[in-house]
Amino acid sequence: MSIGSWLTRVRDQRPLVHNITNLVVTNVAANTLLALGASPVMAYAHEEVADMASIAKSLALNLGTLDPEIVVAMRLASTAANRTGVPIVLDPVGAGATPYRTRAAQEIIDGHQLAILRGNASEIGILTGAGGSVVGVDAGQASEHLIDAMRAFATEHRTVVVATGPRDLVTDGQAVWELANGHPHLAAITGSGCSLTAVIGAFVGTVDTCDPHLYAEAAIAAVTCFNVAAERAAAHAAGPGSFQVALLDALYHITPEQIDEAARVRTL
Ligand SMILES: Nc1ncnc2c1ncn2[C@@H]1O[C@H](COP(=O)(O)OP(=O)(O)OP(=O)(O)O)[C@@H](O)[C@H]1O
Ligand SMILES: Cc1ncsc1CCO
Ligand SMILES: [Mg+2]
Repeated sequence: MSIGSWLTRVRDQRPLVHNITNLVVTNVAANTLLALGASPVMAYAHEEVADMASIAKSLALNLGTLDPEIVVAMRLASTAANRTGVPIVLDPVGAGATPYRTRAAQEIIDGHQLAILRGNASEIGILTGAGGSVVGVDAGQASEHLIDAMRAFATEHRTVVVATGPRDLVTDGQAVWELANGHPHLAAITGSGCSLTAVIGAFVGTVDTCDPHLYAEAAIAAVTCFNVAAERAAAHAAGPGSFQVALLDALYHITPEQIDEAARVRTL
């Protein structure tokens, strides 16, 4: 299946993505999913997260503004998602910056079956044991051992690992792909990674068998779709402000053919 045709699947199926995300990006993540053609819901109450995760097509977890209530909400939602076969995408925002965040990410990873772990290269370096540095929630220098560590982690946890940055890496434990689309403006606005995680949730929400290879394909398609849309948005944005708005418009208008034409994906 071509990368672009994954977008057609998303638009046809309009998957419901249950997001437990952070206070900074809630609105932009929801609008990003709508622009793409998916259906967002944000739900946090302990009383309903299990029910919501069970009726969703995917569960997207984001540790950006973590607190103890959210940690419990994520545990309840993840348990329900695993029980009902709903794929989970985890964005370990700021893992490595404080012990609390790192511990919270590790608890989710150890206690549940993830479909996809997506973070910037530093966060992924920390969680896969490759090392790296995290200051606040922004990426520092990526470790040179990152690829090996990602592959080993993906194999051990039967999951797909995505590390983003100027170049993106994706592995299912066997193959490793390098994705080279995107634009520096994405690093100049807050929440591009968080919105991308929600977008990955939409793509993975169209997969109804628990298959790491299909999850990897969905992740590659999601990152490429998002990053090609960003390239198109940047072409007529005056700066980060208008870029953010233009990105929503580009996600709304982009076609599968435009994605396939611009995609820069290679196997390492
Ligand atoms: N310099 C860059 N050039 C091109 N694309 C980039 C660049 N930096 C980041 N991206 C893209 O931006 C998106 C977000 O990646 P990034 O690694 O910045 O996530 P993040 O650090 O989790 O973001 P945030 O925490 O601000 O939400 C990805 O799609 C990535 O490919
Ligand atoms: C700035 C910021 N702080 C916590 S989450 C977040 C959004 C980007 O991850
Ligand atoms: Mg992030």
